[in-house]
Parts: sequence; structure tokens; C-alpha cells
Amino acid sequence: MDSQSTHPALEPIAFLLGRWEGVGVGGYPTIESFRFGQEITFEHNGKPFLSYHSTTWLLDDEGTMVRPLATESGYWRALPERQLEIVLAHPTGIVEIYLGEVAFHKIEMRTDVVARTATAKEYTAGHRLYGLVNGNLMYAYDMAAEGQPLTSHLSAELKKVG
Ligand code: HEM
Repeated sequence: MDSQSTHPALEPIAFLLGRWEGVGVGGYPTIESFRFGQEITFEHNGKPFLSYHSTTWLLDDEGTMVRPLATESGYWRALPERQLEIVLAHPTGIVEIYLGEVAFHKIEMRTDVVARTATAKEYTAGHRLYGLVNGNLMYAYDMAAEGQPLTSHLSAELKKVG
């Protein structure tokens, strides 16, 4: 539906639109660190939100795909004054609502609400920083989970591929 013109409210985050692919590193005090590949798509249908979808896969030392890792989907809603409301769903039984702010090509967001199913891991908060650097989408993600305070879980750099 990208043939529609973007809603004016999307202007501050229109730079996200399209398909991004790249690699990142992950870790946490409770797990082994790992390298992963990621594809993210942002689409719009003319309304004031972006549809967001991310898939990731584990990479071995040679950069070969080993198996799927996390996937997440949701909506990035653009509000006046460069404010954002982001709703994300995870197949691990977690849903998150983030409040965010856009400053030029930088987006910072923090969870306002997290809900979990009875079997989900103990996850209580997230903080994400996205930025466009030399045309690439870079982000860093910190989370509070499994008794740890907000601590780095992921960072990645993605190139625009569509
Ligand atoms: C790009 C996306 C992500 C990747 C590649 C990724 C990868 C991983 C991997 C490989 C592990 C360790 C093994 C496992 O449990 O599968 C892990 C653990 C975990 N991840 Fe992620 N993750 C991602 C996003 C997220 C997000 C968005 C959340 C929270 C909503 C999250 C929460 C957790 C938690 C709670 C653990 C468990 C830590 C523990 O067991 O001590 N991850 N992640």
C-alpha cells in the first residue's frame, strides 16, 4: 500500500519507511552473547501510523543463518509534537506499549506498559534508541528482565534494501 501518499503526521518518521536488513549482536547477563541477522519492514496505508514487522535469525561465526530467533510486530502511531505511541506484540507472550519522541533522525522510546502471559519470561521494561547514521538504521535495545535492571540486550545496524 506504499503507493498512497504518507499522512502528514508521519513526516517525522517517514525516513523509516521501507525494508531494512543487517546484522547485530545480542547478550544479557543471564545468557551467552550471539550474532544475529535481522529484517525490518515499515509500511503505511495513508493513515497516521506505520505497520512494523521484524524477523531475526541466529548467525554462526561464518555469518551463516542457523535458526530463527525473535520476531515482533506492531504499529508506530505518530502524534503531534513529534510524539509516538508504539504497540508491539511478541510470540513469547509479551505485549509492550512504548512512548517515544522523535528528534530529527533519532527516536527514543521507553515502555509505558508491559503485559505478559502466565508462561512468559519475567520482562518488565524496555528502552530503545533508533537513529539514522550515514543512511543506515542503527538501534540499541535495553531491557529489564529475569531480575536484572535495564541492561543492554541488542544492538544492530541495518541497511535500506527496499
Ligand atoms: C531482535 C530481537 C531479539 C533477538 C535476536 C533476541 C534474542 C535472544 C536470545 C538468543 C536469547 C537467549 C536464548 C533464548 O531465550 O532464546 C534471548 C533471551 C531473552 N530475550 Fe531476547 N531477543 C530479541 C528481542 C527481545 C525482546 C523484544 C524482548 C522483550 C520483549 C526479549 C526478551 C528476552 C528475554 C526475557 C530473554 C530471556 C533471558 C533469560 O532467560 O535470562 N528479547 N533473546
